[in-house]
Amino acid sequence: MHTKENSCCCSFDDCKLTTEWLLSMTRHRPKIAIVCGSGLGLLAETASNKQDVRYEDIPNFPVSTVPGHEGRLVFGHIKGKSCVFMQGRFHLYEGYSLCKVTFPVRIFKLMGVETIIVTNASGGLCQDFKVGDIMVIKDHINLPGFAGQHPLCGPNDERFGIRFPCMSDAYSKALRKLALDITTELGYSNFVHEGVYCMVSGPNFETIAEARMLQILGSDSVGMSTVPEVTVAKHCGLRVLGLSLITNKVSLDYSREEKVNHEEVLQISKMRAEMLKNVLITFIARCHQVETINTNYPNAV
Ligand SMILES: O=P(O)(O)O[C@H]1O[C@H](CO)[C@@H](O)[C@H]1O
Ligand SMILES: Nc1nc2[nH]cnc2c(=O)[nH]1
Repeated sequence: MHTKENSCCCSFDDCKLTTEWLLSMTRHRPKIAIVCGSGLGLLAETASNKQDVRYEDIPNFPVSTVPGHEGRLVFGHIKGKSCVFMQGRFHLYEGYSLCKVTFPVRIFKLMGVETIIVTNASGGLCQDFKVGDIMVIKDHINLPGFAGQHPLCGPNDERFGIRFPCMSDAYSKALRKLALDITTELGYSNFVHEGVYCMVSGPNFETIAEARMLQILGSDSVGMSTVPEVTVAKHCGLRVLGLSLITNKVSLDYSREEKVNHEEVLQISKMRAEMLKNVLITFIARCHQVETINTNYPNAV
């Protein structure tokens, strides 16, 4: 966390420098950013006119340290729309501050992105969910935020957004409806749900008592990412869609023998990425048709 004394590690000037560097490296001017969750990097495969930039070459950018997160930006076109994919995201448990974790979101904003699609792998807590299902994120619980681990803690820079952003509509209702309509059109409705995603810091998976608590709190799935990115995106006036792939069922019962592990998460992500990709392609082609109101937008950059 950054405080007044220990000022932000990613200032507006840092963001500007990185943005200008990227704009000088590519002719792409993306309007849509896609954050690829664990094992979901292949969502970028369908893009045409691709250009990759490795995180380690980008000034001020963190680097990916988690298997299943390739560590590059991929610029390209999907159905004629200019997009940027984050093939690999950053997590709190990697040792990055939430300011660093969410740094790319502000870069996208400054580059001219208007809509961000965040994807992730998560564990299903809702008993109706099956492994391989897609959850359109309706809302989230920012559990680390309750304990002061929050990307917007510290001095607020009004050039990004307001001090007290509204989060009750973090996930655009109109974009959620479009995503759900598309899944129905594609014949996927039997394995698509809407639900509440809960972020924990990780890196361990949940104990059974913790999982039961999260379920009682109203969480339908749990993961270790997404919420900081969405919070910062909403703060700076981006439109947000969140798609979560249920890669495992979280144990809520002491008699269950299955033990979750990251390899299984990656395996299921890769198996179901094709389905998620089909949803994404159609969504990208059509999301400009949907108007949304971001309540924090008036003061955004
Ligand atoms: O949220 P993404 O990046 O998809 O990754 C999820 O998968 C990892 C655990 O297997 C954790 O990092 C969890 O957050
Ligand atoms: N915390 C958490 N993160 C996940 N990412 C994928 N599956 C899980 C899970 O069961 N728990």
